[in-house]
Amino acid sequence: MSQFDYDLVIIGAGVGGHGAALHAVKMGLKTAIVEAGDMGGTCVNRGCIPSKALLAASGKVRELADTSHLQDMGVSVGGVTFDRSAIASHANDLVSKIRGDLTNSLKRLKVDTIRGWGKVVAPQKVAVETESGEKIITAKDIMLCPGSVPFVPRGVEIDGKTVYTSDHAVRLESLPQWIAVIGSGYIGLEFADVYTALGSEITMIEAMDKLMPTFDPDIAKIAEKVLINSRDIETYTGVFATKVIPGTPVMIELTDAKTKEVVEVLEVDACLVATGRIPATENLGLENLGVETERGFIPVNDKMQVLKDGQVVPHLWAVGDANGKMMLAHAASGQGIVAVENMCGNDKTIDYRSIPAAAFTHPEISYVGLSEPQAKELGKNEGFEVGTAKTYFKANSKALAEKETDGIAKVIYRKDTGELLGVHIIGIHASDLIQEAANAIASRQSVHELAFNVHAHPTLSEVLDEAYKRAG
Ligand SMILES: Cc1cc2nc3c(=O)[nH]c(=O)nc-3n(C[C@H](O)[C@H](O)[C@H](O)COP(=O)(O)OP(=O)(O)OC[C@H]3O[C@@H](n4cnc5c(N)ncnc54)[C@H](O)[C@@H]3O)c2cc1C
Ligand SMILES: NC(=O)c1ccc[n+]([C@@H]2O[C@H](COP(=O)([O-])OP(=O)(O)OC[C@H]3O[C@@H](n4cnc5c(N)ncnc54)[C@H](O)[C@@H]3O)[C@@H](O)[C@H]2O)c1
Repeated sequence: MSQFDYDLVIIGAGVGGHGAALHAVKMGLKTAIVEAGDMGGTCVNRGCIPSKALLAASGKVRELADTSHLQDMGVSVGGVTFDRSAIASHANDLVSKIRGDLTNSLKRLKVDTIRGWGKVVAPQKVAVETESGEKIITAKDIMLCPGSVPFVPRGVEIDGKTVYTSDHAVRLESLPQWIAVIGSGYIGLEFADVYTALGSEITMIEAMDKLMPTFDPDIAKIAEKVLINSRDIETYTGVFATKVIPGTPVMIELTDAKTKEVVEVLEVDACLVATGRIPATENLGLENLGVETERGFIPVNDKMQVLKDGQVVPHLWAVGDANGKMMLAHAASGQGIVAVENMCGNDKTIDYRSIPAAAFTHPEISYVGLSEPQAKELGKNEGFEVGTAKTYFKANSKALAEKETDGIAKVIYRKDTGELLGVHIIGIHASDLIQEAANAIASRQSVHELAFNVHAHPTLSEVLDEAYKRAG
């Protein structure tokens, strides 16, 4: 008999906690998961899933409304209409289905689900505030997966109707004519794609000098042309939204990022605040173990062990958005698996370099590994030169057949060894195309070897094949 109630207790049933629970069961661990809100967390209820349903439906509208594109292929349609509330139902129904599937998968695997707020009260001890009172659970290991919530800058007032975050936007409860989107990151870009497809005009406000500041510069340049300039989107860069007041109209005060002077006041119908996310690490009981967060994030090493003053806190792990390493769903579940492996005595670390990311715009953007500036910085420190090769969707037979020729693939590699360091794609199906590059980076392959892999013809994957051959 174990001295503990469980081998593992997980706090938070988002994708991080869920991925960890499935792997823990596979490894033979008696597991419980604690959830205070919706099973499935952000990704399933307010993130990846509903946003991708909205992008899928609005993407169809965009495609069918582009009559000249269809006519170029000899196809004509008799006009396209859509029903906003039916599109919203499509997203809600998908959320319910996937939340149900996730909940059932835990039941099937005999993971105990405990509903309520979980807190670490002592080493290897968790207290859960349940509807029927406090429940104390002991476990050999505790994994913290509390996730994140939208960051709302000071001066921005959310009413959930005219000024809102992605938590409200995924429900598509209205479709105002003129929407300001604050932030040109993933959420800003994806929602601008949905809104413009459904006929809204957008004003995009970005604090940095350039739009999409985190993307590789070549990709950001094309994305700006294809996803922003060719659509009903006006942009402001280098300005902060310093005050946003809900109402009819919504008032937005813009302040120059350098001079700190108010430069303009906008009046719009609605405002989506997409200015990043912050960790949900308050009231988790971290102070009971002396763990200090860093800007709210839980410090961890690459085995996902929680750190206190740089030292490992025994039997305490943290995965997902709350550790701030890579705020993506698959990174969260990947980290969960790594943590479980380590608690079972297997020495595993996470390889962030090979984890891909994608924005599901039309066309899509994806990347894995380093951007060109990051690769050059690494090359400067480690003494190697960086090579790049680019190929164009307009030279790809499949893209030409589809008449979807906007986009490039860019490959970044070490000139001395040929090691693939990063791949960036903008173009049709970029989110699927990136996986072969992610696998290549995971095994640190060289463009010289990759150039010999045979790709099916005619496929979009030849965009990468061609890039490897140019580099190799
Ligand atoms: C609009 C949007 C679109 C996105 N699209 C994508 C995408 O396409 N692809 C992608 O990879 N990522 C996407 N993301 C990011 C993705 O949703 C997150 O990276 C992912 O959800 C993180 O998972 P997590 O398990 O760390 O946390 P979460 O999913 O946030 O789950 C944490 C869970 O813990 C619970 N919890 C917190 N504290 C406690 C406590 N003390 N006790 C009990 N329960 C607690 C919460 O209720 C929550 O259910 C998107 C995010 C947003 C907002
Ligand atoms: N497809 C996906 O994988 C996907 C989709 C959506 C969200 N996500 C995840 O969700 C997280 C949050 O996304 P996000 O788009 O909110 O954040 P983000 O960090 O990607 O982008 C936020 C942008 O807002 C700007 N900004 C911040 N404050 C501002 C202000 N006051 N005025 C003007 N601009 C301001 C920032 O400079 C930045 O460019 C990301 O970490 C992302 O990984 C992923």
